[in-house]
Amino acid sequence: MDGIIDIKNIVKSYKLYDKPMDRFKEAIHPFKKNYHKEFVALNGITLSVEKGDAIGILGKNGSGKSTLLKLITGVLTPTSGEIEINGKISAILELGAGFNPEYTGRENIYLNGLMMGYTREKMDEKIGAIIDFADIGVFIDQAVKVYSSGMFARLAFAVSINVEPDILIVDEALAVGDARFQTKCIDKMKELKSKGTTILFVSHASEQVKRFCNKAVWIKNGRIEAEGDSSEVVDLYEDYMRYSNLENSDDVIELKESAEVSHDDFVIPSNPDILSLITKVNINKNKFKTFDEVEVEVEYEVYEKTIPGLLVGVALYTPDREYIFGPNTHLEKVKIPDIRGRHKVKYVIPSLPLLGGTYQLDVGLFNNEGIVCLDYKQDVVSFNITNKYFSEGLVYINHKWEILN
Ligand SMILES: Nc1ncnc2c1ncn2[C@@H]1O[C@H](COP(=O)(O)OP(=O)(O)OP(=O)(O)O)[C@@H](O)[C@H]1O
Repeated sequence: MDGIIDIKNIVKSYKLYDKPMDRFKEAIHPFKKNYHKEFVALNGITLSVEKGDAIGILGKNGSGKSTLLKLITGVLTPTSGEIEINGKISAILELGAGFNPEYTGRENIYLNGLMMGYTREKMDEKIGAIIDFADIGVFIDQAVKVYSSGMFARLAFAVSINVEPDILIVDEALAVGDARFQTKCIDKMKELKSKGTTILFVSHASEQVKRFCNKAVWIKNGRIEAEGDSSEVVDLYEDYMRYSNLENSDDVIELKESAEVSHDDFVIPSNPDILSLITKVNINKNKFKTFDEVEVEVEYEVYEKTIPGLLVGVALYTPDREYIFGPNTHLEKVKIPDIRGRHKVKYVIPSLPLLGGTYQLDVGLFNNEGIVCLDYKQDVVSFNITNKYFSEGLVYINHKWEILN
């Protein structure tokens, strides 16, 4: 183990009691009868954090993010597994945690400093900067029990980031601040990052994670679902969230690499209204990077002697059915085979300009310049794009910058 934080296979389970009395009954039972159910909040997390990393922790409500951070800070102990920390931690876990409600803001600053191992003299040196940063005016000498959540956040941030921690842990605290305070905190966090402080950062604003963190970990149902470059993990996570919102369930649309609707033999359908069918669609892979080559093979069958003006169209959509691009062979004056038999055409995007996300392709067979639809397959294949963070938006548009002054 050589990271600043090394976590090996930790499991954290909570005991759930139906009634408060059950906890007591269990404690005093002479034969140690169980009155609880186990709930596994974290189930085998292994993670190594290097010094200087800024790691975003992503996950739905209840996925286990706070539990993980509390284990790292030592507020909780794991049910099993090992955690090794090689540095001084400063954490903003829950607003108000670590503050004594009866003490004033100023007294709490000293209290926190002492808990971090600083002497009173050292805190005398730091307190001016902390009070300036918190910027809560006369409230600094009021008991913190009268603070608003915004004031708590200001004080907690001010203390945590001004005590030179090796590891700074921020659990959603930024969300309560206004834009100006958030900017100030991010600036300060950037400064700490540039000095080598390791930062663990939970935020529901995944764009914040993308921009601020170099790495990210996505926790799903107590396990690591994805980890790595922050931008790539955020793309995967956002896609998942988009789908789970769309479907209102935990089902994620499966990425489809190929769709086959064919039979081995060429058989003319008994229904004379069927003139032509799409029988197979294949995409070369289903995970891409921006500017990769995409190849889609479309196999189709023609049951008429000939279908004049037959065309194939391929349409690209976002998961919420935003239409991005839909070329067809007729518009591009490509003559495709239109006589009875089985045929195959290939659609190639030499350099895919989309930035990140999951996309779907529809394939259609038409005639009469696209007016009559002979067969249409919606969402016939899907693919996913993830990248290191290099731009924002949906597509990469060629551009340049010029300095004019
Ligand atoms: N003390 C506890 N006793 C029992 N269950 C708990 C306890 N603390 C947390 N849990 C459960 O463990 C799971 C993980 O909780 P945790 O707070 O770590 O999630 P989270 O990802 O931080 O969620 P959020 O985004 O809502 O803060 C949840 O289902 C929660 O109900």
